Amino acid sequence: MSRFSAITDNPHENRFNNRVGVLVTNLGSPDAATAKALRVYLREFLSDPRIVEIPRFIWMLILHGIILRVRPSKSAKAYQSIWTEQGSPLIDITKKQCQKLREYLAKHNHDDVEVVMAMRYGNPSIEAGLEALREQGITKIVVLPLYPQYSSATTGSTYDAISRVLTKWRWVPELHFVSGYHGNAKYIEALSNSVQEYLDNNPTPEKILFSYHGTPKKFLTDGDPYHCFCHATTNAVVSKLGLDTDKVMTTFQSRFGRAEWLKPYTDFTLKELAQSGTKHVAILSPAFSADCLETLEELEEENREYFIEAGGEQYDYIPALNDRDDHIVAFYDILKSHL
Ligand SMILES: C=CC1=C(C)c2cc3[nH]c(cc4nc(cc5[nH]c(cc1n2)c(C)c5CCC(=O)O)C(CCC(=O)O)=C4C)c(C)c3C=C
Ligand SMILES: [Fe+2]
Ligand SMILES: [Fe+2]
Repeated sequence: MSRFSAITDNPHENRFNNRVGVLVTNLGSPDAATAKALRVYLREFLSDPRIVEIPRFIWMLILHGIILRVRPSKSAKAYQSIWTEQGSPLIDITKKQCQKLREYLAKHNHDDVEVVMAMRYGNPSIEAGLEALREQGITKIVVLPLYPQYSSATTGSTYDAISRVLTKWRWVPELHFVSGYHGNAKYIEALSNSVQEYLDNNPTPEKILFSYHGTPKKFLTDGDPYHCFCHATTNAVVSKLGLDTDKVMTTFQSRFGRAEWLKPYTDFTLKELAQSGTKHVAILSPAFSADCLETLEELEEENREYFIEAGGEQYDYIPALNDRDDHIVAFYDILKSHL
């Protein structure tokens, strides 16, 4: 058997073509909202050296000795609260985004572009996604990780997974990799539209929180640009909508472990705001291109409770951009120079 894999039937005939394949990726979810499925998912996720950067040997002892014994059942309960008949919201929404992107491409003279979805952890895997494109004879691939703000932990890790698969291929495709799009005008427009629609239909909140998924603070001091890209995203929306900067805050959520993460923390901020008399907040989470556990459970349920218990009265979550039409337009705008 050859060390490198390839499609070997009719290699000189027109099985290979000039079509472009788009691999749309996101983080991924467990296969089911059960402790068993979560153990499998969290083992893959938390073994990624881009996610946890502490020395391997020590981390493997902690991961296998403690975390994978305790966390799966706790996380399974959280997933159960957001699971639907379609399964994981993140995966279901990504499927819808891909379908709408296909339709949009077809309407704009790109009906030959193949769009395939893949997840960094769990299923459908990056390997299966790349394989599906190769099977169709596609030799030019654009990878679009749906993380607007680049981070080593997310986009960087997706790149690792793609290259790991391609090291096993005989014919490495022409590869385009979207490293981030927080500065894309159409993305900022879609995000701004979502905020403006909220403002048009609700009493004006006293504060608007832009709450991004956090990372350990050390990622920032070691050179990860994510923190700056989050602030740049907030600033772009603030200036596009002419929002009062005193009413807007950028915060970070979803801490994991004991180390210091990016601050200010969303949950602490909400408690402090409520305790100091703020009654009405709106919150959005621009790092998530699709609603997922971190928005539907952590923001919609857990953080709402913190705010209300501390004396707040109205807590409005502005949904992720999901399959909004203007979000799909942004995807097209990001992709078009690669097609
Ligand atoms: C352990 C460290 C983690 C880092 C660093 C991290 C960065 C990071 N994650 C996202 C996006 C998502 N994370 C999601 C879930 C999730 N994240 C972590 C840990 C880290 N994330 C865990 C352990 C989990 C799983 C759930 C749990 O057990 O708490 C999700 C949701 C997935 C879903 O199925 O809905 C997303 C999306 C970003 C953008 C990011 C850094 C920039
Ligand atoms: Fe995460
Ligand atoms: Fe910064």
